[in-house]
Amino acid sequence: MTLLAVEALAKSFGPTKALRACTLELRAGEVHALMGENGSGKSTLVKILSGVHRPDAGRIALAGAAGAEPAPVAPRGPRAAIASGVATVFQEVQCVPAQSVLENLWLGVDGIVRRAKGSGAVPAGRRRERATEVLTRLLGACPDLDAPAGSLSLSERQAVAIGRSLLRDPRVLILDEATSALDVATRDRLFAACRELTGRGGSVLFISHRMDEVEQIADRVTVLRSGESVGTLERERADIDTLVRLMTGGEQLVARETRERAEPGAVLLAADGLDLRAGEIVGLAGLEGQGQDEYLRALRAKADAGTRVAAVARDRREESIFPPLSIRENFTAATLRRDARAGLISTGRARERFAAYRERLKIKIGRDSDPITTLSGGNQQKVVIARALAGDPQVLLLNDPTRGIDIGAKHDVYALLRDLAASGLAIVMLSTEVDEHLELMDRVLVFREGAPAAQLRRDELTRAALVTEFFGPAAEQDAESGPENTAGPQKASTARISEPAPTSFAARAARLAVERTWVVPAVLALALLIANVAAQHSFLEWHSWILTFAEVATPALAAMASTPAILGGGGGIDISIAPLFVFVSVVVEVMLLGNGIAGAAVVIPVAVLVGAAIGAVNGALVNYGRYQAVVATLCMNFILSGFALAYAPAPAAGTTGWLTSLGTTVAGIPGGLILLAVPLLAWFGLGRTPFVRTLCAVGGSETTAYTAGVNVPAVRTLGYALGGAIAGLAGLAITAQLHQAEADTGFVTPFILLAIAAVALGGTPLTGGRGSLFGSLLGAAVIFLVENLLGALHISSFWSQAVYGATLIAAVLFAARTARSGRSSR
Ligand SMILES: Nc1ncnc2c1ncn2[C@@H]1O[C@H](COP(=O)(O)OP(=O)(O)OP(=O)(O)O)[C@@H](O)[C@H]1O
Repeated sequence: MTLLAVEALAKSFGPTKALRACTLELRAGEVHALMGENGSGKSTLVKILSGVHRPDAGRIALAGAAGAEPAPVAPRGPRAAIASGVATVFQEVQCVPAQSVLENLWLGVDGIVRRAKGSGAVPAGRRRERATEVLTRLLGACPDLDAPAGSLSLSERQAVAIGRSLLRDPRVLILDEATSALDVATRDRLFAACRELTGRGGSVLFISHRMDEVEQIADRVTVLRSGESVGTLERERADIDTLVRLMTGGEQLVARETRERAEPGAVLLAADGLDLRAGEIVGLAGLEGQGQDEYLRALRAKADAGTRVAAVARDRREESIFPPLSIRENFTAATLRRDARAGLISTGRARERFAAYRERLKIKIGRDSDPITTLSGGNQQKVVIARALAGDPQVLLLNDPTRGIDIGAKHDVYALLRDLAASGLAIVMLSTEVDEHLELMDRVLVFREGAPAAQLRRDELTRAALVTEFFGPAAEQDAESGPENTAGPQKASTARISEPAPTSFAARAARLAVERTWVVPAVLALALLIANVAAQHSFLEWHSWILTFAEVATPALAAMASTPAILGGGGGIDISIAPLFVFVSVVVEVMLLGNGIAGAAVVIPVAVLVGAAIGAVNGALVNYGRYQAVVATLCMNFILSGFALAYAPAPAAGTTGWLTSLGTTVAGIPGGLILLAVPLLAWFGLGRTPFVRTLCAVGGSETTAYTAGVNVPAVRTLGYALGGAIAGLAGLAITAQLHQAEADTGFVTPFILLAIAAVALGGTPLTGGRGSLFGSLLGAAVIFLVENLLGALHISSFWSQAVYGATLIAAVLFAARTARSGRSSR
């Protein structure tokens, strides 16, 4: 029975025809492999099926859940595709690094403020249990579900992304080169999960450039060439030569090397178990997380100062490419000096240099000035390799460099590496592909438990010998049962599972500071509070607390109001917050109090709603209108300032009983404290819904959130509206404090900068993704306390600006350090 049918699908990006006529039939119960050269359109097809792209022409039909005949579908976004039963694991590892493994697994399942309900929904109490089941199944053991996903290895993060798809119980699972980041044991467990899915009548669309994987798992294979499907074969007929012929339209693979290899030259790099000689290609192998990654990273530092070393990192998106730059700029990034003529960069020269590598590595591009992100994954990888080679290195360190490169191109890369080695280059290459070691390496170091445990010379290299060494001597007997059994014995198949929780006090404190962004500003605020009390004992008296809260309420609310837009990431910022609260204060003074409307039950909701509405307009302009946040909110800044000045050209005075109390005390509680508590409580309440988590996920990785089914523009717009509502409260706070509305720009402008400084001090990076309203409140408190302390010490207020500038730098440096240490624990 056909589960999914694709007919004559076409898609162009400008002049590039990514898909021309793609036809494919996915049967219930089968694993269907899709193969093709880099750039042949596989990922484009996947993105259409998963709702990321809309096709220009063609038809997709999907069978109904109850086994009904396929009916036409046109998924309008990932959420719709997932709801129809199609779940996708994309080529690039999709995780939100700052969020926990558990949050990553369930990302996108809930609505924006309501948890998923209904028959298929998993209740909150069962989510941890289901997450443990899925990850244990994929990884052999479950990592700490509360650890940030960024602290996991690449393979574990990919398992989390796969787990996210499996938790949706899909009928069609699409794996777009999802295995390329997995170690062999995890891959085999994934294959078992795929078989279980097909056994239940589902199907898997499996994309891989690895022939051994296709042979192991696929029932049928469809080949794409230049965006067209050129044939579907049963697995038995899909041998490597036939596939390559179909993929290339007739070309043969580069012949396997037969010539004798030259004797290696002098030692260029000495390290534990490795005396790397000129002309050698040394492989690093082993199960994921056995120390080979760290070993390769450390090699760079071990080279003598005079030795030219170049490296290609494993995680293309995070560590190798510069997404905003063009293909050519990505290539020249490390060797820009070579293109200088009379001190200026010559584009012609850069182009010429790139053209040579483009031909040598068969990089398929339109124009070299296009952004690198428009290239297919494999072609991006070739540009990265070209960049490393352009530095004319003596030692080349490669971390799984052929990940995502098609079979034909892979053999071109092998041929290139052999030529380079023959000309004296020394190469160390970590590879997760057994065949690659057999084909290419002069010797292979196999890693177990953090160190090289065995070395196999070229004449000893066989598939069985290598896999046996992966698992250690105890595995020998099991491995003899056959080379397919790459997962090895069960007891050895549990690769290292993430870092254990830190135990020393310092390590625990560092982890707390990374996970709870408000800890550092809280410590700073407490220290400053003590200093203030020491410098000015009257600071502790009750009446000065009332004044302090009244004074700090407006800047602290402005800081909190600025936070949600920043948290949502994507350059989100609202610099109209200060004019907005001034505008609200004008509305309160001139339009309400001035017209005799003074009841708290009217004034407070009007202030909050006006703020929320204007925040929502900002959010809509940025997220639906695609205006840059700074530009949109700057325009709003001018509009609001204009309106405020028009209605209140001079300070407009007035107050009423409850508003006066709000500036002092209400039922004995400082009014400022009440105003500050409202958004904190609202935020706490929202923290019980999916909203806060989802906003941070969008800020942490927009692509991940979007492909997991989150409505990104809606979440971000709601963030702006929430910020606007808090700015409405700030409007009330300033009116309660001053008993007047003042629209003077000299009065407003400092609030804008201070609010953003307070957000940064409060631990929310301006790139978004992590932070809290409470942190911003603390950031504002730090600024206030610095100013107050300098006043108490009779130091000019001019210095206060310099002091909190310096405090900000220290806080930002600290944040960057903790973020780095968080990353390096991966
Ligand atoms: N967003 C985009 N803008 C412009 N061109 C694009 C875009 N996405 C893909 N392309 C182009 O469409 C073609 C097909 O790319 P696609 O990523 O589908 O290839 P692929 O078969 O998945 O390759 P790989 O095996 O390297 O992942 C390529 O020429 C690529 O450069």
